[in-house]
Amino acid sequence: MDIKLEAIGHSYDGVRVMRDITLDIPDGRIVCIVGPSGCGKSTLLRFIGGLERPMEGRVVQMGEAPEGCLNPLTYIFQDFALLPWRSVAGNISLVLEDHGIKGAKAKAIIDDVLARTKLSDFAQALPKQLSGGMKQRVAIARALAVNPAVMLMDEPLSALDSQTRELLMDDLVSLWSRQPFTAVYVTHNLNEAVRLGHKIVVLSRRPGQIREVVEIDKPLDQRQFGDADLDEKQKYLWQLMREEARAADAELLNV
Ligand SMILES: Nc1ncnc2c1ncn2[C@@H]1O[C@H](COP(=O)(O)OP(=O)(O)OP(=O)(O)O)[C@@H](O)[C@H]1O
Repeated sequence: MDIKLEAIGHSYDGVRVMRDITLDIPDGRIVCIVGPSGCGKSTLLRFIGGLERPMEGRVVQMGEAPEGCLNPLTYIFQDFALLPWRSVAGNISLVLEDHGIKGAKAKAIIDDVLARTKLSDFAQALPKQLSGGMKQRVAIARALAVNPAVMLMDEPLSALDSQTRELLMDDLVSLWSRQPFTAVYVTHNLNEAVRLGHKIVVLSRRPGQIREVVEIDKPLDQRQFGDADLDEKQKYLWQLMREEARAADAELLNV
């Protein structure tokens, strides 16, 4: 399923926070959204997920959700949002129970997503027994269990230390390479954007507008830590963002 954003604009309490956002999110691609604090990244994700409606423009879903899709637009949050009293498998089964899927069918789905996220040996562990990186892998497995058309990822790695972040990026790349998924991935981290994004959307400071869309053709599984061409892209993105970030920072201090 493709998603199209058509001329999205929004204000909160008379303050314009977003203006004229038009964007294609193609099936099977990861679209990263970067931009300074307060430019509207999370708000845009809520519009795409249908949690909130924009005042102007519209979000259009084009085409069918994949077969077996239980929840077309599925979120993955920074804080994992796992139930502490449920095991890894129990956290995943919860989203299936919501759709009346139990027994052998649920087990087959849980086994599959645990294998895809390399968590098969931890099915019975409780969240408190897991590292931050593993908790986020559980959250990713839970999202995959509903076979979403689009994963909406709001700073999914930002609560993790830098080594764990590297490992999770590798995991996301191998997950995508084996079975491409569609994602909108909000991040402050330009390194994540150049490692994971097919398309990187740079928003300006508030009111958020698209400043530039940077495409990266290099296949995800050929993007390595420290690649010179990715470093160049990252520098370019930072040049685009620097002035915006500085101005946004000053604005927030003056509030
Ligand atoms: N429910 C709300 N009511 C009023 N203002 C809001 C609401 N949600 C967001 N805003 C404002 O809209 C603007 C965009 O917020 P948003 O959280 O989407 O930005 P962001 O780019 O995700 O920020 P950050 O990078 O700091 O997470 C901000 O000025 C924020 O204060």
